[in-house]
Amino acid sequence: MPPPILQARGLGKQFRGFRAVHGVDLDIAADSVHALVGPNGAGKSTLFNLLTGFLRPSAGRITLAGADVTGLPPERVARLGVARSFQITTLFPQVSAREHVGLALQARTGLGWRFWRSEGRLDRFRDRALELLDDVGLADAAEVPAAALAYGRKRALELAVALALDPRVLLLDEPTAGMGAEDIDRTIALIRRVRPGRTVVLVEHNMSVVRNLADRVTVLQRGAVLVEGGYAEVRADPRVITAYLGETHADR
Ligand SMILES: Nc1ncnc2c1ncn2[C@@H]1O[C@H](COP(=O)(O)OP(=O)(O)OP(=O)(O)O)[C@@H](O)[C@H]1O
Repeated sequence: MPPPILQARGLGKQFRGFRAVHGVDLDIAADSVHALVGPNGAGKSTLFNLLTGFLRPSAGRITLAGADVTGLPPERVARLGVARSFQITTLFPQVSAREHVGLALQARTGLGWRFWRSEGRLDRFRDRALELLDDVGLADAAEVPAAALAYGRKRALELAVALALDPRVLLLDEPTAGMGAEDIDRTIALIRRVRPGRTVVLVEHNMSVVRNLADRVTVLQRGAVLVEGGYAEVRADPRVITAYLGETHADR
């Protein structure tokens, strides 16, 4: 077995004494698709934020390809090849879909995310940006400002931006949320297509997406790992069934 590309040991995060994530050991194998699932409030987003440097852990260690990255700021983690989809649309609401992708392509060249005086520069990335938008089903929305895109199309734009960064490890936070069946299928196909030579970690509520994509599934509950395994194994585990039923009852 090759060493995991991304590894967590004893990872924890407390918010004013509340243990949002605790004692998490995680091994993300290189070139795999690894899903993080669990009921609402299980700690999936917090774990994502820890893995990408957006939150500093209260305990534990994170290594990337064997190197300790614990506590590094997000831009350093990103430069080491870890990219995540994030709510870009809240950052640049008036910037078009094409410019968003162009900016990400530019960021990869080391020019950063500067977008003042950048129109000329962004032209260099025009063709590649349009290709990526076509990949995620946004060919017709290239010039539309991000704020004007419907929710599911914003998620598609986030995916195009993350792909433009061409990361070794791609973390996707609910990539299909708010999408219709056709766009979900397109997103599954796209993730399959981009995965060779890449590791994908996704938080996903849609179990059919998880079944279609994930080599490995980690189920979180109340901030800790409940079960880990292949999809079928995890799905049939009584502890997982109870965890989800518990949530359903609590929702009523
Ligand atoms: N910044 C914060 N301050 C205080 N508590 C927080 C903070 N962020 C998350 N939490 C709490 O930590 C717990 C885990 O939250 P998290 O968002 O990581 O769960 P999740 O599994 O991503 O949930 P969901 O599926 O609903 O997005 C929740 O109880 C949440 O209220």
